[in-house]
Amino acid sequence: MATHLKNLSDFSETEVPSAAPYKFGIVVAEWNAGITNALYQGAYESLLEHGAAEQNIVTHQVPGSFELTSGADFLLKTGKFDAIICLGCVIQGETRHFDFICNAVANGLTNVALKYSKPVIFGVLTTDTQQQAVDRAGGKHGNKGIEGAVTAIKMAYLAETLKS
Ligand SMILES: Nc1c(NC[C@H](O)[C@H](O)[C@H](O)CO)[nH]c(=O)[nH]c1=O
Ligand SMILES: CC(=O)[C@@H](O)COP(=O)(O)O
Repeated sequence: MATHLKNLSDFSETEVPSAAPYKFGIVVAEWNAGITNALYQGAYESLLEHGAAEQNIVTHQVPGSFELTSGADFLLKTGKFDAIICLGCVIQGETRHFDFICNAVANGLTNVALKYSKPVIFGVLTTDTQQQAVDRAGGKHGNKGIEGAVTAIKMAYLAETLKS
């Protein structure tokens, strides 16, 4: 369903497991910081609301969305995390740079997730305009940071149930 037809933050609370057992890494891109900070607040607060302990949420910033892949890899290499949430905002400019970043990040995060067999959540807005990003970072279409946190919890729970 297209985002404009669905609030990103709509989900059934009864279907979200407790986040209490898990340790989360959050990697946040500094580019478009007004947007990414709003995504981060949504993700952080949602993890706490679902039972995560503050000491089990570790946050690091990277310069841009392209570096989210390296940030996720650095955190997972420690072996200390059950899921990584990557937050960024890529807004179309005048050139094809947008396309290269978006494709690199999507493919890079997928590869890191498979490399470590750990959930790596793609919480990256890829928009044509600033307004579209605002609408998805706590605006009329919800907050993709909340979506990322809920996804991380669900995937950490799935991984745990399949491991045992
Ligand atoms: N234009 C945006 C960027 N560009 C920077 C890249 O992500 C990267 O940091 C640079 O190419 C050096 O490797 N990053 C965003 O997150 N959002 C943008 O709109
Ligand atoms: C997505 C980008 O890197 C972009 O904001 C850079 O702008 P431009 O394509 O005009 O150089």
